[in-house]
Amino acid sequence: MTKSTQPTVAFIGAGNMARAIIGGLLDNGYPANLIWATGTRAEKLADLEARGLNTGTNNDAAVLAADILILAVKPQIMKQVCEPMRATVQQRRPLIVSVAAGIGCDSLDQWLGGSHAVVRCMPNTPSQVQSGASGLYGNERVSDEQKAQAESLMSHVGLALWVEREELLHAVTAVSGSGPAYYFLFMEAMMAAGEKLGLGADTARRLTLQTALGAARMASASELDPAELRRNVTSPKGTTEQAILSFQAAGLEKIVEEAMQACAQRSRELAEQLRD
Ligand SMILES: NC(=O)C1=CN([C@@H]2O[C@H](COP(=O)(O)OP(=O)(O)OC[C@H]3O[C@@H](n4cnc5c(N)ncnc54)[C@H](OP(=O)(O)O)[C@@H]3O)[C@@H](O)[C@H]2O)C=CC1
Ligand SMILES: O=C(O)[C@@H]1CCC=N1
Repeated sequence: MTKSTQPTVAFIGAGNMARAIIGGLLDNGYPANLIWATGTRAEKLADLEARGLNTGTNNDAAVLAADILILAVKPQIMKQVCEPMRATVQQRRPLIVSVAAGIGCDSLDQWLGGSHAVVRCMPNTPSQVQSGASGLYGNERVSDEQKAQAESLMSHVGLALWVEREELLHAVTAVSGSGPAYYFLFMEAMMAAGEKLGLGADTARRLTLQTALGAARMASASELDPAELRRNVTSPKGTTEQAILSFQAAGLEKIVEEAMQACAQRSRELAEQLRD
């Protein structure tokens, strides 16, 4: 994308997720002056202002500058944030991109006055280091050009894949939206167990993180399935086998499946509770 064709992007809400995407965009060379970010308190936006972004507490001003409007507030307040922006959104008609869990295109469209091109994006926080994974779904008003715009934007911060049905965003949330937290939890547990086995905290931490990075890089680069890569680590009657048997005896696969089902279910509940 050349500079002249890069869209102005306005983030309504500059919390964890917006900041992760903004950080990834800036580090990838996206011009700061083409990014707007709003929040409820100007002082919380000072660091973004210092990096050259346009910041403020006036959502309407951001909307009026936006080619792409990214809605990045909590699902529970999305309606009360959207409705006051209705007139300016109708006037400017940017491409709407919501990163909120659960809330459907129809609700967003209605809250913003109707007949909008709406993309729902389920990103994740590793966008901060350009290693994000986003699932995208667009309503019937999203043109091919707008699809390309949304995909290009999210590709600046990682992988961006479209899903065919909106319902599938619940599954994307369970896999990649919330997924980083599962890996962080696993890292926490490995670091704690490493310490219990006698390693110093720093050594346990560094070995754990490098192992996670190495395994992810290797699985991404390899033509072999993770199952095959696992078998390659697991010597018969060796050490790994004992760990894997212990995980399996504790029902790891079922634990993971139940956790992800619970995550997807919560996403469906949010969609139901917050509809209109
Ligand atoms: N965190 C994650 O890993 C992921 C989050 N998401 C989605 O991203 C969205 C945001 O989540 P997250 O970033 O974690 O939440 P945060 O609470 O960190 O960020 C939300 C931000 O919204 C701002 N805000 C509140 N009211 C307004 C308003 N009226 N106008 C402008 N900004 C406002 C808040 O600003 P202030 O502090 O000034 O009130 C806050 O910084 C959610 O919908 C979530 O479902 C999606 C994928 C992953
Ligand atoms: O926990 C949440 O609700 C958000 C959505 C996906 C990740 N974090």
